[in-house]
Amino acid sequence: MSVIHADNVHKRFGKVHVLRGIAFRIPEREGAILLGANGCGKSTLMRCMNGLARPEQGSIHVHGSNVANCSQRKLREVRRGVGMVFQNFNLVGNLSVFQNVLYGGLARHRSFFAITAPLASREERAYAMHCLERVQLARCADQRADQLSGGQQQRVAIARVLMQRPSVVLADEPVASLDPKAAREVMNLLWGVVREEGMTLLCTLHQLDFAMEYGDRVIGMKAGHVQVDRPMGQTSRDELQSLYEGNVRVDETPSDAVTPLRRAS
Ligand SMILES: Nc1ncnc2c1ncn2[C@@H]1O[C@H](COP(=O)(O)OP(=O)(O)OP(=O)(O)O)[C@@H](O)[C@H]1O
Repeated sequence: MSVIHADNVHKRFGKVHVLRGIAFRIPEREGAILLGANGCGKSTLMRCMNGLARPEQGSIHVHGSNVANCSQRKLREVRRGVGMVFQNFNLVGNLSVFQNVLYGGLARHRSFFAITAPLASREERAYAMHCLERVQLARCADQRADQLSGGQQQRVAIARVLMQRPSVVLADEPVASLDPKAAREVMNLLWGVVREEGMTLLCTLHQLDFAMEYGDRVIGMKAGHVQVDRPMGQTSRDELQSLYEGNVRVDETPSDAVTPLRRAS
């Protein structure tokens, strides 16, 4: 069953036609990598998938709900099941690591107080500590989040996703601002958590080595089109490298300049 299904998605910003008929499916529990050069439309696609931007045309079904045109109420419900990991971690820097993890439970509660450290239930607090132990940062629970290294902050962000208990995770360049050692630690942790919890993952990356090592599937974008969509084992480094060559940016490439998708069976 496809947990994520995008079909003929178009998005424009003014005269720039950013998403040009994007279509793909990601089955349950698959870890897919979204590749493509700067300016090809990856972040816009991720934003459309989380309902932060709305496409003018097409559909994006997440667990059967079309986030491209559903109500705000429905969108909130869908988002409860979608965890986000960002390049810049998106932690609240002046709050404790523990509080940041507790915030992951926000979607499950109507009241903000229910996930505020002094007021949260014993169960929520215990589960937040369990999530921190899972990313090996329980010892940092009381530290301010902005006192941690970048790699540690991303591990806190993964603990926050665990706290949320989503079935889908969207990770937008989760290791882009990390050094190679921290990047590998975060990749191992993210993939480990996703596999163990049976989550479905779509992760944008710029590192081909990581993509080929970790991904089950690759979705490769070029100038607003899906150009490659196949199991990682059926692609080659040359094919992935070609995503970064020639007309890649949507703001420099007419809509008809790139031939979309050589689709795998
Ligand atoms: N809110 C916006 N308003 C206007 N133009 C936008 C907006 N968001 C994105 N764009 C434009 O859409 C194009 C694609 O941007 P996007 O961020 O989706 O690319 P990307 O593939 O994620 O690039 P990068 O890897 O550099 O993050 C760019 O030309 C960008 O300027």
